[in-house]
Amino acid sequence: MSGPDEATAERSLRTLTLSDKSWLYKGEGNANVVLAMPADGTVLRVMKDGGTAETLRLRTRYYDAIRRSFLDEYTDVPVLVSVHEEQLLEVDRRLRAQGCRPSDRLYKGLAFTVGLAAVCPDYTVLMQARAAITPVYCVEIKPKQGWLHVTDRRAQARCAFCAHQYLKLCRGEISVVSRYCPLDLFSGRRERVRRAVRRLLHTPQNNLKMFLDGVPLDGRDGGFARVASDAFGDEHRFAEFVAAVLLDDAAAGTDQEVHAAATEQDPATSLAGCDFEAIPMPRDCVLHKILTMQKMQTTGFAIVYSEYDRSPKSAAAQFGHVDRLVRVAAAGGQFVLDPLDGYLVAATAQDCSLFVTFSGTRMPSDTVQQQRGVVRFGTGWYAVQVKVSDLDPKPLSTVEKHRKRNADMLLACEQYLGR
Ligand SMILES: O=P(O)(O)O[C@@H]1[C@@H](OP(=O)(O)O)[C@H](OP(=O)(O)O)[C@H](O)[C@H](OP(=O)(O)O)[C@H]1OP(=O)(O)O
Ligand SMILES: Nc1ncnc2c1ncn2[C@@H]1O[C@H](COP(=O)(O)OP(=O)(O)OP(=O)(O)O)[C@@H](O)[C@H]1O
Repeated sequence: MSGPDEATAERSLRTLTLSDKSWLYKGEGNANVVLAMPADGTVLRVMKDGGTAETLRLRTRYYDAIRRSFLDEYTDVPVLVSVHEEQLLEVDRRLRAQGCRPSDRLYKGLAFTVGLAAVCPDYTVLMQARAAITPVYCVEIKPKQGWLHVTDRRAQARCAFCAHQYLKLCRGEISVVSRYCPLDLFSGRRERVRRAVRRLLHTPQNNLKMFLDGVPLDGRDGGFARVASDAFGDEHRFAEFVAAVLLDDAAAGTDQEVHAAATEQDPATSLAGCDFEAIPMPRDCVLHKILTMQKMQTTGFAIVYSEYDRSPKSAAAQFGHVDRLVRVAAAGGQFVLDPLDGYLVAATAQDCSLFVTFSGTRMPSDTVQQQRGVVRFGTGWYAVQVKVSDLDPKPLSTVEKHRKRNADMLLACEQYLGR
């Protein structure tokens, strides 16, 4: 619902004139195309076909509630700007002419008639750019679902991501199964987090991207292990560094740990399925915050689906959870959502991206050393930034989509694994 305050705010929106700026294609997903505006250190997130002004207003309210309730300084609420239709039409035309968009995404164009877009900081560069004394590397991870509700575990030995790999294989969407498992990334165990990062480097699919000084690198041919070596000497050190940052682990990077990481063997994937064991993570680390949001799902899928079955499915009901979340978030404190709302909030956290951006920096003075954002690793000092993006609300219809996807995943697992 857009109220009078929103309408007033929208009349006073800043108008962004893209023809005055130098912009570059940064990337895209299913719902948005993202342009970098390097001179401002920001990106412009433009909706694709199907997006409406109401979608963007909803997203902004939701984003704000998610930030307050779960992610704090790990994310920034995008700022709406007005962009003239002809300018977006011109961007669409130039992107197609440049041939930079992936061919399998071209069937959707920009929603140019909406005349609105969202500006956010460019997370692939350091916001405190003066700290950088070496090139700035960024690794973007789409971690996916890091746990499974205990009642859903009975149905399968694999987590949602690993089971989904077999469905993607069946459908020809991937040619090899990734050895990455989100349960490793969210396990709280440093060696499993390192392993998850290394496996992502080798089979990135759409779960890992890398950037150098804000420019996307190409990992289609052989993954990003070579880039990781360029950034950190070797991929093991790189994985140890990223794991330490994700776990907010100040004790990492000692000679002993770096040596342990460098000599560690990658065990074969277990045929028995995923490793569901996990230990608690530090409360302030980004992985703990994302997992807390994923755990807003408080029941197994069968209960979520039966609630869905009984609920109204009108257009107005699709995003009803957004304003309900906004209300509880405004009240502050801890809260539990009903099974459907909790599931939809969790679905957002299962589809977000996290960015670890870093560069070498000078040894800080004593006072600066206390600040977050500068870490010691091995013999070097690094300026580091961790951010989370793509926190859009999911419509109620996601439940039906997931019911179908889960059933197809089980069939695909049976076909490939015989169970
Ligand atoms: O269902 P999943 O797990 O495949 O996730 C979808 C993502 O696929 P992935 O498996 O990560 O390649 C999918 O990503 P891609 O388009 O494959 O890059 C979208 O993020 C989709 O969200 P939405 O429909 O645009 O809101 C995601 O759908 P939702 O589950 O978030 O609705
Ligand atoms: N704030 C940001 N800073 C830098 N790059 C960004 C930012 N936001 C998005 N990107 C880049 O643009 C890509 C697409 O953005 P985004 O994930 O928001 O699209 P989407 O259509 O919502 O994706 P999905 O298919 O997961 O729903 C990201 O993978 C990332 O590489």
